[in-house]
Amino acid sequence: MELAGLSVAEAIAAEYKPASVLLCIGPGNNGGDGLVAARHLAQFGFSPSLFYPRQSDKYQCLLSQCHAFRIPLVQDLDAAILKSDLIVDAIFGFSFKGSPRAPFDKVLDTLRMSDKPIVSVDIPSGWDVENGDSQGSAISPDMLISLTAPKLCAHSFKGRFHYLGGRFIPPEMASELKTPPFPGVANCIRLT
Ligand SMILES: NC(=O)C1=CN([C@@H]2O[C@H](COP(=O)(O)OP(=O)(O)OC[C@H]3O[C@@H](n4cnc5c(N)ncnc54)[C@H](OP(=O)(O)O)[C@@H]3O)[C@@H](O)[C@H]2O)[C@H](O)CC1
Repeated sequence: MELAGLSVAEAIAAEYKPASVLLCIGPGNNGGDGLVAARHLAQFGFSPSLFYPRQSDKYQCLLSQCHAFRIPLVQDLDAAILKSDLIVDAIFGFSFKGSPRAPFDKVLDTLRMSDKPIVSVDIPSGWDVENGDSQGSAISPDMLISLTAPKLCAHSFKGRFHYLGGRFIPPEMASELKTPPFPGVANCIRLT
């Protein structure tokens, strides 16, 4: 969780100038990654805020850390999107199944209609982990940060930046990787 969230923040900092960033947080571990990323983005000079409609007891500690960094929770998604330069989609990862249930059905519709760049954590929310956006109704992110390894659905990704983050690569293997020299970016590599 911590390394995944840090690598999300590093990938964002590598490609976007510090700005106001709205993190949409889901109810599972993908949302946990987003809460960690929010804290690191605040340390990297961004102005994060959280839209967290179905809070999980499991991540109260991560939310408390965000409170400690004075990262505000917002209730009105439309108004928050208008005020933000960038949106992080940390709603669903690889356990998303079926059609989005309330309140996430409306959340995903709102994100899809937004003209702000979207960064998706691990999997664009609403996509099937293997078949991608099979219903053609989900979001099209500008950046995808695959965690640990790209999932099959990454073949359908058409955005500008694809990063591999949350590297759980044993040190003895890391030296075999031909990673681009990213000064200061320790936990993620740019794939495209
Ligand atoms: N698991 C790992 O090894 C790691 C995962 N990481 C990150 O976590 C996600 C996968 O996390 P997981 O909690 O398994 O799943 P999600 O966060 O994707 O979503 C689970 C919650 O979403 C709800 N859900 C599922 N489908 C729907 C739907 N159609 N509509 C509404 N809500 C939905 C689900 O609710 P249930 O009631 O069905 O349980 C869950 O609440 C992975 O992608 C990574 O981002 C870590 O990074 C590291 C290790």
